[in-house]
Amino acid sequence: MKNTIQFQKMKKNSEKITMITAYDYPAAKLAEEAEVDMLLVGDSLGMVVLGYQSTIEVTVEDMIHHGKAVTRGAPNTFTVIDMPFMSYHLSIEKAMENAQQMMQQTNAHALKVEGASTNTLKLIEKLTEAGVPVVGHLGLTPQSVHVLGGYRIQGKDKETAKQLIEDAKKLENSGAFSVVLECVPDRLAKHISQQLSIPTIGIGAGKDCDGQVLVYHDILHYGVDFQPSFVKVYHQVGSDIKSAIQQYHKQVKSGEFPSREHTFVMSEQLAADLNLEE
Ligand SMILES: Nc1nc(=O)c2c([nH]1)NC[C@@H]1CN(c3ccc(C(=O)N[C@@H](CCC(=O)O)C(=O)O)cc3)CN21
Ligand SMILES: CC(C)C(=O)C(=O)O
Ligand SMILES: [Mg+2]
Repeated sequence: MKNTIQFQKMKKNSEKITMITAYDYPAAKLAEEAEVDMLLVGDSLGMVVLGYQSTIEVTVEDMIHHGKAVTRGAPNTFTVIDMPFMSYHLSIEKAMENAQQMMQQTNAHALKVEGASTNTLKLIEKLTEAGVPVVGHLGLTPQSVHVLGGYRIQGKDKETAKQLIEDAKKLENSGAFSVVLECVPDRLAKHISQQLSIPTIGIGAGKDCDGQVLVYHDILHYGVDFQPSFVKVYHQVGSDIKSAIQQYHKQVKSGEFPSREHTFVMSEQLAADLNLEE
């Protein structure tokens, strides 16, 4: 399994870091077999697998439930888990307790938090000091969707771009071992990546980040309602799944399924002993 020091080395050696989200056992297993560098149990799970309207509905319990399944499926892959909406904003004590629960119950290797507020920076310091690796997350931070006014590209003007550069440095200085940059212009992400010694992981942030992350169900077009423009679909599994289910449905209706090969056929002897009709 790779670790935080190796991720740092990968950046130094210009070796790209690959990350994909996973929310359950089979997805984690397949991602591990595909040899991705890092898994993310993203709070996007609320939207992608639980059908919530946004990530705001996601709870610590939801994250733990799915996090456990992921680490069971990928025991040998470095796994990051998102701290959900407001689970790290009530107080530093409550945040640390939630962090402890998420680490101890899921066996994840690192936590991810959104933003760079004073309190979040303090939390990152305390977690790092406690031996918990932390990933930051800047740009489009979905837990603040109602402040941002939608899922929009961030850092499009001078002020917000400068703020993003500053925030990224603050995250690094607070001890974060990596930063996710979501939905920011390519040149801004490139500049931040060059300024930081910790690796940046981009999503909709261009090719010059030190790594890339995408949502599992997005690259597979698996039951997703919308598709951000930065997503590349590598295989359309959604339509494959649908047609398989349609065939099953039709074959049951028509009597084609189950055929003899999918049936426990009774021996002639027992049928005779029981006087069963043909
Ligand atoms: N399936 C899925 N994939 C994701 O990447 C994702 C989620 N869900 N849920 C949580 C957040 C929300 N995310 C989103 C959602 C929408 C856009 C989007 O539609 N963006 C526009 C940009 C619009 C603009 O120009 O400002 C796009 O065209 O990509 C981006 C990120 C990323 N995360
Ligand atoms: C999109 C990634 C970065 C994320 O935070 C999530 O999946 O929740
Ligand atoms: Mg997230």
